Parts: sequence; C-alpha cells; structure tokens
Amino acid sequence: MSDILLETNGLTKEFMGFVAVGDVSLKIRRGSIHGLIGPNGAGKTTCFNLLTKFLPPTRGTITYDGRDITGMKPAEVARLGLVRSFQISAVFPHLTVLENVRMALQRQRGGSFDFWRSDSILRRYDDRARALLADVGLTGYERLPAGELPYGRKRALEIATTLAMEPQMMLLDEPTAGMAHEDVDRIVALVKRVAVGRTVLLVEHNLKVVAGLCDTITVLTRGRVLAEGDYQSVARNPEVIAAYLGTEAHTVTEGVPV
Ligand SMILES: Nc1ncnc2c1ncn2[C@@H]1O[C@H](COP(=O)(O)OP(=O)(O)OP(=O)(O)O)[C@@H](O)[C@H]1O
Repeated sequence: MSDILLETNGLTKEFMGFVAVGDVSLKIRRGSIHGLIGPNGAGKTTCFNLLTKFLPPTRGTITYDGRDITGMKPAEVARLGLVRSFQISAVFPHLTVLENVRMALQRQRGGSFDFWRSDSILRRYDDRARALLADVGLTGYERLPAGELPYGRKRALEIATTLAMEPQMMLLDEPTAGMAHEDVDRIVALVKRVAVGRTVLLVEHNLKVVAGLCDTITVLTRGRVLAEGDYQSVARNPEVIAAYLGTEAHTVTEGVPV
C-alpha cells in the first residue's frame, strides 16, 4: 500500500485562457492533515473543486488510493471514501440536529427515499447519530432545529454529517471561515479529533489556523505551488511572506512568527 493517498500530476484549470490553477502536483500522505493555503485569488477554491470533482481539469490527473479518478463524478469518489464536507449532506434547517445526522446515515447505508418517512426505521440510526454528535461536541443540541444552531456549531454539524459518510479522506473548505475567535479554536480542536485514523485536506486562508493542525502545508499563489513543508518552514519562507504581504498584511503578522 502506497504511503500517498491522493496525488495530482500537472493539475491545471484554465478559465478562458486564464490559468487559475497551473501545473499543481500534490502528494498527500495517508493519515496526514494537509493544508492548502494561499492569499486571495491564489487558486485554493479552484483546486479544491478540482479535487472534489466539482470542476473538470483542463489538464492533469488526480489519483486516489492508486486509482485514476480524473474523470469520475463527485458521488463516485465519495463512494470510494473521498468526501467533501457538505458534498452529500447539506444541513436542513427545519430538521433537528439529530434528524440531520440520522438522514445522512440513512443515505450512507443506501436507504431508499420511501423509507425516509418511517420513524421506526430512522430511529435505528439514533445511537450512531448520537455518537457522531458527541464526536463533534454537539451533545445536548439534538432536539434543536439545525437552523437555530449558532454558526460555529452549524459547521460542527456539517462535519458530523460528513463523518456519517465514513470517509477515508475528508476535504474541508475553510472550516473556520467567518467565525469568532472562540469558535475557531473549537473547530481546530474538532478537526484534529476527527482526523484521527483519517486523511484530511484543508483549504485555509490564514496561516494561523493551519499552524497547530497541519503536518504538511502547500502554499499556492497565482495558481502555482510556491512552497511546501511544515508550518515552521513555510512560515519563514521569504517568498511566502512576500506573497502574503502583497495582499493581506494582517494575515502574515498574525500567522508568521517573527
Ligand atoms: N469560474 C471562474 N471563471 C473565471 N475565473 C475564475 C473562476 N473561478 C475562479 N476564477 C479566478 O481564478 C483565480 C483563483 O480563484 P480561487 O477562487 O480559486 O482563489 P482562492 O485562492 O480560493 O481565493 P480566495 O481566498 O479569495 O477565495 C482568481 O483570479 C479567480 O478570479
């Protein structure tokens, strides 16, 4: 079994000739937490959408667990265990927190739509749903309509519904975006917890969030890989500092130890 779970070779996405992602070759180790970071417009979201199969690449290949997935659809790669947060299970605001996770479990186990209405069948998933909610720190919120959850807790619920898919690898798109400071710390701790026994790729804007979380960080700028390594090495890389300073000075002063 290869040490590399997800690999891209020469991955490129052009929009009408504009290179949003150019010749990106990534190797993501099994069991690692890998961060994909970069300043505004670096190509992070485009790269994420290529990896999760929401966008077809212009050129290049993506290999997952030894299999070429370049031409596959999002649902196909999800079945292989490569799951994007919110890919399959959006949060339904009018359903309770528990019902949301139950539905995600029901879908994962291949339950037919006809059975969704049957309370007795859905209740079989209760124990597992409660365990997943405990994993993401949502015990006590089970009966609340998901729409009434505070923002940070909603992201935790989305992670619970993603876990219901039993992913081998999770792809998380800016899990802390728009959060208050205390929520950021909670989500960072949560990602660390759910990453045990899994592989995680995380797209992030801020170096500070990936600092204590990621084993390896790839820095993108203008669609290209600028640097790669652990936090200490990328944060001290003069080219990385210059790329961040060029766009957002506050990010670098928060994120880079000087
Ligand atoms: N559908 C599209 N059509 C044309 N250009 C696009 C499209 N999607 C992205 N781009 C361009 O590609 C570049 C990379 O965008 P992308 O959203 O991937 O960057 P990002 O690193 O995620 O930025 P941010 O941190 O601001 O979200 C940007 O210049 C963007 O304008």
